[in-house]
Amino acid sequence: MTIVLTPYWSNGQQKIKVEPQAPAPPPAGLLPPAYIHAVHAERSLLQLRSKATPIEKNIFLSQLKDADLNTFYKLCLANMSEITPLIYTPTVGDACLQFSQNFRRPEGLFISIKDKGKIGSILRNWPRLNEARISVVTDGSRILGLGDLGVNGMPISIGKLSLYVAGAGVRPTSTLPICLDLGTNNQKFLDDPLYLGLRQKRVSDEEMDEFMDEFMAEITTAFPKLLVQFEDFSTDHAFAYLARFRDRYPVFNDDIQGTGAVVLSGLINAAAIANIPARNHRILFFGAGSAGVGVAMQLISYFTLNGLSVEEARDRVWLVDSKGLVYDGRAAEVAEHKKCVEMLTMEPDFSRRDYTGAPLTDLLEIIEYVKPTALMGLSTIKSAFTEPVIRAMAKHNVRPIIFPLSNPVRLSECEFQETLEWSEGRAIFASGSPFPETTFEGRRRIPGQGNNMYIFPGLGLGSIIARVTSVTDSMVEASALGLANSLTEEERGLELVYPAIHRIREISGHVAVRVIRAAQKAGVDQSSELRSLSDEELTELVHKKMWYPC
Ligand SMILES: O=C([O-])CC(=O)C(=O)O
Ligand SMILES: [Mg+2]
Repeated sequence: MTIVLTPYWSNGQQKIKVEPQAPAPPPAGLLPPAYIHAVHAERSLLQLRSKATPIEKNIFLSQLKDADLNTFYKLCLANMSEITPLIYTPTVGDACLQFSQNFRRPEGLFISIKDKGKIGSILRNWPRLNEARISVVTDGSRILGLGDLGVNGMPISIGKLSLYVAGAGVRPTSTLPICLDLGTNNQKFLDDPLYLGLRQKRVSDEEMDEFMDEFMAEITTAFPKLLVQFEDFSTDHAFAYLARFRDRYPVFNDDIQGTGAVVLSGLINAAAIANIPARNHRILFFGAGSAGVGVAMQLISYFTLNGLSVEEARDRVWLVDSKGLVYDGRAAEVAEHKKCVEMLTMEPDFSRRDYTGAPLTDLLEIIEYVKPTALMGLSTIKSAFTEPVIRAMAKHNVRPIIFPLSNPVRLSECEFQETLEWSEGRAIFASGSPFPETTFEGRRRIPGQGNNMYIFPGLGLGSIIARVTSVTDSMVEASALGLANSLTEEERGLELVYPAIHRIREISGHVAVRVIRAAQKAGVDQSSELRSLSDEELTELVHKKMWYPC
């Protein structure tokens, strides 16, 4: 049995014993005579499949990762499409909801508001101080579409980092999951005796700003080679902290930028299937939180690079928030998205100037008015794309683009099978969480998964290898274009908008190369020796750097 990274804790102190990467076999007699390590992954797979529910499988895999890291990642690499939904979306949502019941052992750092003033010393308790390269940091305030989960958000950081390893070959010892505990407004958790976080409401914005300033200054000092990925902060904080730190530190926000890039990539490929150039689409966003606004910004930026003026690009986008269509006539109240846009001091604002009537609140009515070619769901409102909504999309378009992107799967705006039925099989579909493929009228139909998991591993890997000082918009855009053009001919033939997940390493490598090139162009790279490499040489180097389980 291979045992690596087994932490032991004594007297409540942060003391960890870390075994070397390729551990020596145990002394003779401790393993049965016919034990063969190479076969053990198959045994583990059978054990995994014997578990009845996704959450039991998630717990089994989490324990396997702890007991036998190499076998865990071997299983992941060999069975990406089966295992990704168990260690990541959608099952990670349940792992978060149940974190305080299911907690078994430490796997990352918890830093609470009570640590303010000494955050640096807590960070330095991480045992692999010199090795950490990528940290996924959440404050648990908006986990997937599940709301404020406080410290129960930790599994999202752990799950994303498992994908960095499985999907991009980042070394397991280079990953650092962090959950910040700034309180929670989830009363159910505050009342739960097992809840593992501070029993207090979330702190004020002012206090949080001070905490975040200290946290970012300390983490980049303690780990000078670290890239920080912000994850699942509530919308206002997601935008505020991206704006506050992006020019000072190597940091990106996965929900704004990762989701923006993955949807841009999907739209480019969907537009090719629909045979309408991407910049000519009319895109309706249902949901104006960090993801909705992030995607809208990413698309506008892309359209402007493709010949449209900012005004023209803005004209392609309609936003719907909780109060309906966002338009100038609603100026009396500040539209939800506007706060986000202002925080990034980003033009344009998406408020429509051309609509002057009464507020439009009904989605069907809005579709009849806008006649969108693409409908994006980022609302976390389950089943918001009803049969009449999908039928209206199918009435106005030969190939309607319908992307219900909310996570986890039970919050999806619509399901794959029903979308095919209501659109007579014409919909081009991608969802945030996975749906199984199906056969519709005798034809194999494979849904896309428009999830940022196609972006962040490659964006992060490229950023780490290039040792960037910041993550620029051009790097994010390069990741989207890299993903978009990674489809094979066969995948295009099957009308896929995203590549098959089992090719994730190849795709992440490709994305990483594009990201490194963009970083070089922007002058934010510090690995200047990579500049003179040809694309082939750089691709080879990126793949050589990838970690593989032994
Ligand atoms: O985690 C995922 O599957 C995608 C994501 O970032 C989110 O929904 O917040
Ligand atoms: Mg997220």
